[in-house]
Amino acid sequence: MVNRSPETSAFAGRAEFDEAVEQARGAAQAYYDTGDAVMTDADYDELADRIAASVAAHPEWDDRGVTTAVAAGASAGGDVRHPTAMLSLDKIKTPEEADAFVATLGGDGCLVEVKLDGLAIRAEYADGRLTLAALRGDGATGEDVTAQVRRGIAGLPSELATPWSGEVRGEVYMTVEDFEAASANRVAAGGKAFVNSRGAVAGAIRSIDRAYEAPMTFATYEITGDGIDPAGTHLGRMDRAQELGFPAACRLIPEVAGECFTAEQVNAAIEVIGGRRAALVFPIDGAVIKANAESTRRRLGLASRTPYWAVAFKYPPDTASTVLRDIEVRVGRTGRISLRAIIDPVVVGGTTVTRATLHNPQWVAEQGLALGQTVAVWRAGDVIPRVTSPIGEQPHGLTPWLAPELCPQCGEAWDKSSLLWRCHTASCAAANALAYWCSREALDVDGAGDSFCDAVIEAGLARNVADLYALTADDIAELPVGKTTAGGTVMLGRSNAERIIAGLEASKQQPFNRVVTGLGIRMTGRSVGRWLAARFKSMEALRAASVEEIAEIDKMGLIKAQHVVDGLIAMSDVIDRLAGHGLTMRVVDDGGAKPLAGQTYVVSGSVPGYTRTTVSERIEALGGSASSSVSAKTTALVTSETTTSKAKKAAQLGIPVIEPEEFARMLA
Ligand SMILES: NC(=O)c1ccc[n+]([C@@H]2O[C@H](COP(=O)([O-])OP(=O)(O)OC[C@H]3O[C@@H](n4cnc5c(N)ncnc54)[C@H](O)[C@@H]3O)[C@@H](O)[C@H]2O)c1
Ligand SMILES: [Zn+2]
Repeated sequence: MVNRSPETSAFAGRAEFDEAVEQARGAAQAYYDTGDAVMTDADYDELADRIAASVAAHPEWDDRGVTTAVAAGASAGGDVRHPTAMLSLDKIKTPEEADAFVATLGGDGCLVEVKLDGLAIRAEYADGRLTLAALRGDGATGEDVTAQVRRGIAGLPSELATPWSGEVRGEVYMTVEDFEAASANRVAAGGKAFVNSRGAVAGAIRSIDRAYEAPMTFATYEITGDGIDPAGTHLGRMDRAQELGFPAACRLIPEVAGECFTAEQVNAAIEVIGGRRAALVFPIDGAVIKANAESTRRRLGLASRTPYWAVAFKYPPDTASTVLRDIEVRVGRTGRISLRAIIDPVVVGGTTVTRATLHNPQWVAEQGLALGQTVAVWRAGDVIPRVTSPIGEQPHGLTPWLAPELCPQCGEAWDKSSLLWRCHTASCAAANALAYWCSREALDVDGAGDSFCDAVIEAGLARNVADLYALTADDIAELPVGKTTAGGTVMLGRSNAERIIAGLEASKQQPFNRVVTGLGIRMTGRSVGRWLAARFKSMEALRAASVEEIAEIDKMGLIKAQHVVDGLIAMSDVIDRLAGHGLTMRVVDDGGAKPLAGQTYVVSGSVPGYTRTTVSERIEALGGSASSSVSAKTTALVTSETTTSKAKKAAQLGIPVIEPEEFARMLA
């Protein structure tokens, strides 16, 4: 890691310089090729500055393009040659440097735009159809990403409304929403969560046969072609771009969309963008100051790596690197797990930070975070600091951190059905109990997600699951269920409200075992719910059962049985009211045939058309039993695996194995 020094100092010796060049090229390769962070941008910029200072002092030293080429160190650009080079931008950090840049314009007008943090792309259109899209690459040639762009990028359509021919250049990036969706989709497809939005764009736009949807957005900053005056102004060209349907980067923040003529105006615009930065829904890493008139641009000209007519103002870094020392696990008000990183003190976003949040246990595991590892900490505006990624390779000998299997507050196992694990015991939280009741494994109430359950408790509209059934759409339509990035309130809305009320109504048809499961009694889950329903057949009989009678159920035992009895007593009022609302309180025998009577199946993995719960329910409805472990009593194991311990045990015991597809046909 680079040591911070107050001034940019040249390297003393050639060996040290060569090593720095190697380090910078290696970091750039990771940054451009895969979007990985080997160091923070601020550390990279400082290293590059020191390399530049060294070359200035020793012109004979070779920096292998670090200060003179676009993306030096990254893999070869690709096979699309750009008609004119796609350049980088010189960086400035202070108002004085902005003054100096404005002075070079000699009174000509300029614009201050957001510097979007994504990937530079150019796209060619012929008669309104996208014919080619390519990344910046090394500036001269770039990678062909036409097919990936055709999968859909907001603002960069495959087909325009008019038969225009020409070329647009700009940035492809992910909004906060794009990023969260892309990351979740990638995890759902069995991949890793993305670390940051620029890395996500790099990963998504380059992968040729991506198995997950990755929404992306485009904004332009250059356009040439039909009806575009190459000798005109930037603002004039952007007007035309917008008419064609391409959003213009210079208009993303309307307050700064006008032309500036003085250094005061430019610095004021830089401040406006800086102030809005934390609340923007798109990622930026600076502001670009650029000449408006083509005549000014031609007069100032281009250097090999950057134009002279534009510069990038970099805001003070909102990301710093530090060492992760510990991770604290807590349970929030709603029963959700929350992770807090204890880090070595580091200055970020203007304050010293010693604690930061972490996404969730799965993310920590995916990133392989270990105590003692260097991590990036991000802090913007008043947002709580957050650990956003590991930095560099994990030092040798560290063991990745794993979240505890049990809730530290009550000792129960987590409900891991969503990314933010929950503790669903009544003692841990009421909102939790509602969310568990509404979850897919229990009553499966359509539309009633975590944010709804939290909000309904917060608003005092419900204290327990029975209260849900007294709600009307009017009661809940205006519930605040979230915040916009700008701090506004998101309401549930009429159609969502109606969907939830309908979902609650439909849940009255769910079988009795789901009701038992949904009560969320300690140490019970979907299996116990099914066992109790199968054994006692009605809530009346279940409530009358003794601890010993319940304990007789195979695998229940006295401790679980005691929890069941205690739980039913504690919830007796809620249960009575649920019965009053019409929830199913007894096993309804459909009178159908029982072809699986006397048979026991172990299902491992997924059966097409069923969840783990519904497949067990179906087996039982046909008279069979569903078990989780293979024994001599097992009729057959349902799996497509051959190497799992269950498969091996079945082979040893000579128990037949059925393919999931075939089993689905048997159940139908
Ligand atoms: N962390 C690392 O290891 C690492 C490694 C290499 C580079 N970097 C970072 O990358 C930077 C250098 O990258 P670069 O040379 O690709 O330049 P850059 O990305 O900083 O700036 C040039 C780019 O800005 C983009 N841009 C966004 N909005 C724009 C607008 N409104 N108008 C014009 N252009 C706009 C364009 O795509 C253009 O290619 C460094 O400052 C450093 O922070 C980091
Ligand atoms: Zn708990």
